[in-house]
Amino acid sequence: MASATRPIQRVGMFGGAFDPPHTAHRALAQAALEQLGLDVLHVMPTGQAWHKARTLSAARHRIAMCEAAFGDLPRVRIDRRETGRHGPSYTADTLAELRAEYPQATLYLVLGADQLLAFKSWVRWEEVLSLATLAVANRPTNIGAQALRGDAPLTDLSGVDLPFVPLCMPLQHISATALRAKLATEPADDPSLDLLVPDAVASYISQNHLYQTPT
Ligand SMILES: Nc1ncnc2c1ncn2[C@@H]1O[C@H](COP(=O)(O)OP(=O)(O)OP(=O)(O)O)[C@@H](O)[C@H]1O
Ligand SMILES: O=C(O)c1ccc[n+]([C@@H]2O[C@H](COP(=O)([O-])O)[C@@H](O)[C@H]2O)c1
Repeated sequence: MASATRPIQRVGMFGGAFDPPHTAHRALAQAALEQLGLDVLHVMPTGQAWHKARTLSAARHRIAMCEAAFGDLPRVRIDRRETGRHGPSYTADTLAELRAEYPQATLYLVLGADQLLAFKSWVRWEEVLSLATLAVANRPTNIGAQALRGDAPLTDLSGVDLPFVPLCMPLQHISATALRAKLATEPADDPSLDLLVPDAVASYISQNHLYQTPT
């Protein structure tokens, strides 16, 4: 007798530049899968990040590094749609597509605290809120180049007047910006990077000679 397949009820989207993906991204994906009870998590490398000043590394590298960073996690799909879309990547567009694909599911948008603080600068943020529940992990206040210092407190989310569900994970003193700066002076297989970048991502960076100049 054929067994009945449970319908997909809980769908997550986790977007990012992932330039490169690091261990905090992986911890956040795992926290979302477990704590939200997701049936599927779409990991979504950004196509054109209108809100970032720098040009991102080629999409093919960021997709390959996402496969390396998240590919072994159950129920994760590396979703290329934003990298194949013309023009800027707007989360509102992507969530509208996911809503059409999963008309009955609850959608969750997974993000870190820095992006929650910036949320009202997003294009059509009210539409984003109507499409998905925000699921937010805390992040230390020293993001960007300072992130590896490891002595910063939690981001204060007490004044945020947006609905969100918190995700619990240990504070992760990591940013891709700080990693790129480190990789410009140290090889990707340097032991000091062990806890910061998944091994398979470090190998990919080495083999493809990425991040050898500061960006
Ligand atoms: N250390 C961290 N703790 C919690 N969330 C994080 C952390 N690093 C990144 N995130 C979240 O992951 C998502 C994707 O982040 P992104 O790819 O921009 O990484 P980043 O480290 O912030 O990169 P960059 O330094 O290049 O801006 C965002 O929602 C961001 O808030
Ligand atoms: O849609 C927007 O206007 C928008 C503005 C800022 C960020 N985002 C999305 O938020 C996710 C995390 O952004 P970032 O900058 O931390 O990589 C990623 O999927 C971005 O496309 C989306």
